[in-house]
Order: sequence, then structure tokens, then C-alpha cells
Amino acid sequence: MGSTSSCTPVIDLQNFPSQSDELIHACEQWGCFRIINHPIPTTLMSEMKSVVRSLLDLPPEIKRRNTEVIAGSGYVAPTKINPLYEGLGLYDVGSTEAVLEFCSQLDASPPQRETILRYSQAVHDLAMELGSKIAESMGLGRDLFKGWPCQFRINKYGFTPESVGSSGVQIHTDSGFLTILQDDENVGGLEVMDKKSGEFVSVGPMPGALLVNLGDIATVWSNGRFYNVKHRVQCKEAKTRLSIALFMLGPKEAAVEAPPQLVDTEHPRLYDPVVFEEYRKLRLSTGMRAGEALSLFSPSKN
Ligand SMILES: O=C(O)CCC(=O)C(=O)O
Ligand SMILES: [Fe+2]
Repeated sequence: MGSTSSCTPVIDLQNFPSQSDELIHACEQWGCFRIINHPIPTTLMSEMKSVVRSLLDLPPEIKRRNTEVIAGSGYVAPTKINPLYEGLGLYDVGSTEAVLEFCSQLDASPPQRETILRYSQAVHDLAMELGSKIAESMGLGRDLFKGWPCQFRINKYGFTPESVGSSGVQIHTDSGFLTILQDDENVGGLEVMDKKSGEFVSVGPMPGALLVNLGDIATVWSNGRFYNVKHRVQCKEAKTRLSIALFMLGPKEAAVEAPPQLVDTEHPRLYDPVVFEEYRKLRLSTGMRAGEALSLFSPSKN
């Protein structure tokens, strides 16, 4: 399938509340937007990028020490299905202890540790701030997403001349509420599905900006208003592509449901309460990785 080029919305984080309507429109129509004038310094972004490159270049026996806490949160080696992809990660990036454990597993040097700590804290704070801005822009309280755990992952796609045209990551939605992605500033390949046409649209590199995607939990929480954007990574050129993702998931125990303000007779509740951890396991066990599993939470109509 071909793709057209990007018209992903761009949200200026320093221009609030003026951008509130644009932000909600982007969440509803695209499930994805670029953010500019965000608080993560460009120098920190590029320092983190070079740390990511060194970590992913470590020998496999060291990378394997990055064990998982929840399924897929640790080292993911290339597989038959995804031979180009490799990733390292950690669950609960809001915990300094968890970040330091990740650093120790990978023998990070003191300057690398410092960069990983600064970057992960900054992007975690940014996820919380974005959650607050989304809630506030809908006329709700700023603290609704406080304490929701976040997962962190660094990704490497070893694209080769033979792989041009194939997939680095197959079509999926993210399972949590939102994802903040520092995509590769040179190597494109990320494609998002246009809600209206169902066509894939390329999201080209935009150095200095970050990309936000909304996931399945955002659709549940917003009572179906927010679009859980389907996306994939395609190999466009024979270069290594690196990306850094923070996934704001759902609460550890409490079930997610739309706040009462988003439910009325014209907008009846579309989903039964969803416990994130159960939802994630259901996605894995059923292989429904593109949001299909949400249909299993339609309220029973008695
Ligand atoms: O690497 C990317 O640009 C996107 C990765 C992605 O979609 C994911 O990790 O869920
Ligand atoms: Fe994704």
C-alpha cells in the first residue's frame, strides 16, 4: 500500500490555552500530532540519541541482561518476523530506581547514566504535562492522569538495501493512553493511518519536534472521542533508524472509564471499565494489536 505525505497537526506547547481546541481536534481527528516548543532541550535530545546508539550497539550477551518486568518491557532481539528490529527498555520510567537498574544492567558509564536520567525524567514530566493539558482543554481537572505508569523503550531498525519496501514494525495501535516519540531526525519510515480515508500517511522527520500518538486507553477514557491511531514503520532507505519512546500506559490497578462529563444521552458510554494490565494481556493473547480488542469491552445491552 502506498502512502501520501504528512499533514500531521503541529501543536505549539508554549501557546496555551490558545492551542486547546487544536489539541483536542488533533486527538479526535488524527490521534497523533507533532509538538514544538516543548521543554526538552535539543542538546539533551541529541545526547540521548547517541547514548541510545551505543546501548543498542552493545554485545547481545549484555543486552540480554535487560530483562522484562512486564511482557516486552526488556530486551527484544531481532526475530524471524521482525528481523530488522531490536529494542531495549524499562517499565515504570517514573521510578528513579527502575531507571538506575536499567543503567546498571547495561553497564552505562556515569555520563551515559546522567543523560538517561535527565532525559527520562524530562520526557516523563512532559507526558504528565500533556495529560494535564488534554484534560484541561476538555474542561476537566489537571490531575486525572497523575501516577499512571510509563514504559520507556529505545528502538533500532537495521534497514538494509534488501529490506527497502518491507516493514520494520507491523501495523498496530499503542495500547496505553499516549506515546511520546523522539523519532529519527534523518531516517523516516513512520506512517500513520488517516482516520477518514484509511490511507497511510508518512510522518517525515522534523528535527527538534516530538511526536505524540494516542492509544487504545485514550479511546476508552474519552468515550470514543479520541482516535487510537494505527501506525507502522516502513523501511524507506538502507540506513539505521533509531527512535525513543515513552508510553504512558493506564493505572496499575484502577479501571479506566470515561469521566461522567463525557457521557450523556447523546454520547452513551461506549466501553465497560478497562483494567489496563488485563487489557494488555488480552491484546497479547488474542494477537489483536490494532485496537480490535476494544470491541470486547462494549457494554452489554440488557
Ligand atoms: O519507532 C517508531 O518510530 C515507532 C515505534 C512504535 O510505533 C512503537 O514502539 O509502538
Ligand atoms: Fe507504536
